Amino acid sequence: MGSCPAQVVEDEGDALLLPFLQWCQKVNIQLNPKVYVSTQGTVWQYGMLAREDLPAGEVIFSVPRSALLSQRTTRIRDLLEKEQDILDSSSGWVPLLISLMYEATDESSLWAPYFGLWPQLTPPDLPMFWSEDERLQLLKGTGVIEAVKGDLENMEREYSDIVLPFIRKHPKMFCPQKHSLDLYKRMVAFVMAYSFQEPLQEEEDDDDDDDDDDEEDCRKGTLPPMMVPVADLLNHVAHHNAQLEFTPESLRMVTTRPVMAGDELFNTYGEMGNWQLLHMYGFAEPHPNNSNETADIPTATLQEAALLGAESEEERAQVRDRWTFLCHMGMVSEEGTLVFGCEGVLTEDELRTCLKVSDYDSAPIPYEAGGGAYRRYPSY
Ligand SMILES: C[S@@+](CC[C@H](N)C(=O)[O-])C[C@H]1O[C@@H](n2cnc3c(N)ncnc32)[C@H](O)[C@@H]1O
Repeated sequence: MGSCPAQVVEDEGDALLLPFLQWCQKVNIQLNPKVYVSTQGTVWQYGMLAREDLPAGEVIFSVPRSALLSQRTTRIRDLLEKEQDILDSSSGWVPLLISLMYEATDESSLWAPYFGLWPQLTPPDLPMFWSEDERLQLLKGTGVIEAVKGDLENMEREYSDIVLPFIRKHPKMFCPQKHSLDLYKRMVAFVMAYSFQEPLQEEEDDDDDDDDDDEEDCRKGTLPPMMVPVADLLNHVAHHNAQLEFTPESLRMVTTRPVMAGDELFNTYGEMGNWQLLHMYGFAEPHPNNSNETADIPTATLQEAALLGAESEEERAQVRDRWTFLCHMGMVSEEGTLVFGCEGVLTEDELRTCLKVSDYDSAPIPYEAGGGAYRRYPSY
C-alpha cells in the first residue's frame, strides 16, 4: 500500500504538506495511492480525496501505534507517569495537554512535521475563542453558551491548580512564559477538534505488562484521548464514507461504502447534533444534511412551563413539590436535557417523567423511542 509522498499530495503549492508526507513515510504511516491529501476540493482546509473509485472496505491508510502522539508515546512519558498523582483532573486530559505543549514547542520533536501543518499552532475557530458578546448574540437558545462557560472555567482552574505548579516544579523542561495559559487553551482546542478516543476493550489480557497503566487510564470509564496523525486530516459529515478501526498494531481508516474518484473521504466524529459540532469543532452541517440533528430542551424549561400553566398557588406548590421529590429520587435534574432527534425522542424515560411532574400525567406520549442513550461529551 505504501507510496512515495509526491503521489499523495495533489496541491504541491502547499509547502507544508510535502514535509509532513515525507515524515509519514519515515514513521511508517502507509497511505493508499488511490487517495491524496489536499486543501483543494475539500469542505474545510486539509482533507482527503479519492484519486480512483474505491470499494467499501478498502483501507485508505494505516497508522502504526508508534506514530500516535499520546501521554504513552511522548518523550516526557516517564515524567508524566512519575507525577501522575498531581496531574489527576476531572477531564483526564491534563497529561496529553502537557505532552502537546512540550512536543509542539520543540523543533526536535518526532512530531514537529505534524505540528508544522498548522503554523503558529492556530486552532480551529471554536466558540470558546469568540467574545462572550458574540456567543450570547449568535448562539442564544443553544447549549453552546453554557458548555463553553464550563469549558473556560475548567481550563483556567486546571491550568492554575495543576499545570502551572507542575511547570514550576520542572523549570529545566518548562517555563510559564512559553507554556502559558494561552498555549494551554489552544492545545485544548486541538484535543477537542482533532483527538481520538479508543473504545475500551471488554476483555483485558491478564499477562499484559501494561495492565496497571490500563487500569489507571480506564478508571473514569474511558481511555485518555490521543492524536492520530493523518486520521485527523479527514473532515466529518453525518453521511460519512469512512471510519477508523483499531487493531493491536495500528489504526486504520477504512471505507464504509463505495467512494467515487474525486469525492472527499469523510470520517465520523460521532453522532452529533449541530450545536455539539459547533461547540467541539466550530462548524455545523447545513440543513437537512445532519441526520444526527437534535433539539435539546432543558428539563428545567418544562418545569417553568408547568408553573406558568398552573392555575392556582396550590397547583404551583404541587408542581414544585413533585419536582423536588423527583430531583431527590435522581429521576430529573436541574441540568438534565430532553433530546428530540429526527426520528423520535432520544430521552423517552426522562420525557415521560417530566410530563408527569409537570401535571400532564394523563397525556399520551406521541413519540416512538429514538433508540440509544444521549451521547455525552467530556466536560471540556
Ligand atoms: C479533525 S480536523 C479535520 C482537518 C481540518 N480540515 C484541517 O484542515 O485541519 C477538524 C476540523 O475540520 C473542520 N471540519 C471538519 N468537518 C467539517 C465540515 N463538514 N464542514 C466544515 N468544517 C469541517 C473544522 O474546523 C474542525 O474543527
